[in-house]
Amino acid sequence: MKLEVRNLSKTYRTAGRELKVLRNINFSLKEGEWLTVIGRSGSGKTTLLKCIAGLLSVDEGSIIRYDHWSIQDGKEEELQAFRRENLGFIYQDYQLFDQFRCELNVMLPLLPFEKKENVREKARSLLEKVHLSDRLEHFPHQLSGGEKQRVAIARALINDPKLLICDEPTGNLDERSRDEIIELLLKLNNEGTSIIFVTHDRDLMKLGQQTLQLKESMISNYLQ
Ligand SMILES: Nc1ncnc2c1ncn2[C@@H]1O[C@H](COP(=O)(O)OP(=O)(O)OP(=O)(O)O)[C@@H](O)[C@H]1O
Repeated sequence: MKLEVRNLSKTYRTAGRELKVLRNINFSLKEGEWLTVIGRSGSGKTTLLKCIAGLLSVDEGSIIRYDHWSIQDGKEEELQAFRRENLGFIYQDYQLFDQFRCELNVMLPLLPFEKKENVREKARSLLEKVHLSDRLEHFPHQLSGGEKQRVAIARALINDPKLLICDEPTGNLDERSRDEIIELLLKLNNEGTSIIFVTHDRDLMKLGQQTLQLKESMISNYLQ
């Protein structure tokens, strides 16, 4: 799946203020490529990821196209189906459900849509892939940060995403856990999953075929 982003701009309008966060961002991501996104805190990295996933509206004239489908033209139900079928998300703070065991956390995204036993089987094989077969019954609070992130990766893979969107996935991890996560992501990328990867980590900025640096070009205006 190819992603094309053209003239992507995003302005937040809140409480009588206008904050232009993204200005004319352009890039293309071919199937199986890895794009690393860097930029200072507040430069709009998370905003960019949300726009790409269709979780935020974008300014007029912005184009975000997957193969031949532009997400700005999709209805909400189409967008949800698109995300469910094509995208996976990984966050810095894992975003696991503390009340559920690891296996169930991994199963959750597909549970409403497929047979429970099939989803369980898939969750187990993914937890095996991230080397956590012996943690199926653990709750998130019983895991290390690196282990939590590996559960989160397994969950992000439950729908076989074509694009994995990673928002500082190693930001909370020590060097060893970080390296394990990167190794896992590189393996997925080698197997054909496209990756968009946000990082502050200097050691990781050169990963992938492309690096996009967001500048702090924010213009903040008071609306008339
Ligand atoms: N929903 C919102 N409404 C208004 N302003 C917002 C909203 N979300 C983010 N912002 C502002 O947009 C700017 C960019 O935020 P964003 O979270 O995209 O930055 P970031 O580069 O991901 O930062 P960090 O590296 O700290 O995570 C910030 O100044 C933030 O305050």
